[in-house]
Amino acid sequence: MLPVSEVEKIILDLVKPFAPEGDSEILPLLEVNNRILAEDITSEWDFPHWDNSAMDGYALRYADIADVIDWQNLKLAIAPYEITAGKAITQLLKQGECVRIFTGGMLPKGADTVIMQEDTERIDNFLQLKVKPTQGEYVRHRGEFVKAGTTLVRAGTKLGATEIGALASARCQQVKVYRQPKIAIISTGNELVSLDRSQFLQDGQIIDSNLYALATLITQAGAIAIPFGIVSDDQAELEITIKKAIASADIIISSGGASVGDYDYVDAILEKMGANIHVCSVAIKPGKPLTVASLTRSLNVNESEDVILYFGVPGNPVSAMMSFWRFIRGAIAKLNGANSNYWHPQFIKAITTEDLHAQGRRETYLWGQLTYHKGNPIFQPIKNYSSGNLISAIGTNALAVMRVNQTYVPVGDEVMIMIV
Ligand SMILES: Nc1nc2c(c(=O)[nH]1)N[C@H]1C(S)=C(S)[C@@H](COP(=O)(O)OP(=O)(O)OC[C@H]3O[C@@H](n4cnc5c(N)ncnc54)[C@H](O)[C@@H]3O)O[C@H]1N2
Ligand code: MOO
Ligand SMILES: [Mg+2]
Repeated sequence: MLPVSEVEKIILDLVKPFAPEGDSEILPLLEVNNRILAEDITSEWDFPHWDNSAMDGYALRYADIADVIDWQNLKLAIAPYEITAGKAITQLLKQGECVRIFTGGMLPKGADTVIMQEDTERIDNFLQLKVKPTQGEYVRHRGEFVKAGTTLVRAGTKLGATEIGALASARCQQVKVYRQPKIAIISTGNELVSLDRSQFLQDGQIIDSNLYALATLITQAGAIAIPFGIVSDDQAELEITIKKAIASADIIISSGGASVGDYDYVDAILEKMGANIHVCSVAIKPGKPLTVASLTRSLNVNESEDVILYFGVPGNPVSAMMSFWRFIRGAIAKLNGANSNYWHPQFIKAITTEDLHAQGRRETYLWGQLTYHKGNPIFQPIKNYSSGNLISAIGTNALAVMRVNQTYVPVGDEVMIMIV
């Protein structure tokens, strides 16, 4: 049993990220949500494009008021034009003058400061100030957000609403993103049947729920899940299915058959197939029987070889999800070209609402819900843990982490939480 941190490192070291050339595609902006950018995007323009107002108010020349002691009684002449957003401005703001301006309006030459209208009083065509502005106030200066020629979004960034909006503002119609990794799912076990209702559920049979849970996690991780069906506990059948999966997938996940039972064949088959087995079990609860192996796929064209990562996760449904949350999600992120911010789970500290217990032999993850009370993170664990009980994990959004040898955390104490 290897420690969790060591297994995470072994896995990440095995992952060779996609190449920006070859493993990428160019897609229109509305199709890149959740994808990883495969190129640096450089801004062609200064942002903002020109000095503009951040408020509805009046643009003025700070020099006109800078040294005026009796500024409250100063009357600035309001220019006979106004500046709405979108209007190109050629006028020069004259000395002693101010101009009506609206949020987003271009600052005229000569103006350097904006006062918001609530801080002014307009008397006919003159403006009196109720508050003395500071120089440059409420002006968004040209190039203040980003200068032309600098990087706007870096390769390796996961694209979401902010990034896609920013790319749109820079007039990017399409961008190069990494292709989505293809993840094969194999469900092993004589007891498994599909969702198909055409057959009666016989005694001893259970539905292959891992396929659905894993496929959902894979999709959430930005990859494509490819189901390779249910394989009975038969060595030859498993070998054939793994060979098929190698031909089309970047990563293979099988569930079940990862432990030490007489019909737990995964390790044996992988060895027979010449795989390198890097991990057989992890000091984690749930999720102890985890096989991590690498297989090779020959590329005949140039005789180079692709390495396919194989994860044999436990059959117990919560254990299978645990392996994904703790190890596989990060591996997919690295493979997919995402920067290292995405390779590890996110942890925060929270106060537990119940006593937490663990045996202390393995790093133990207790599932439950993270909420906030008056802005403080609170962790509410479930009552009884069984890695076979997926129902108990409904609503889970976080897991409390009990380190090896940590057996008790009392209610009200702080505990490390992994967000899922
Ligand atoms: N003597 C030992 N026995 C076990 C050990 C051990 O160290 N020594 N480890 C236990 C732990 S921990 C786990 S976790 C399980 C993992 O077992 P396997 O990976 O070999 O999985 P199976 O035996 O095939 O199945 C376990 C359990 O999960 C159900 N299952 C399997 N596949 C699915 C699926 N696709 N959808 C839903 N449920 C599934 C299966 O019916 C079993 O109930 O081993 C312990 N044993
Ligand atoms: O590790 Mo198993 O996953 O405890 O149930
Ligand atoms: Mg077993």
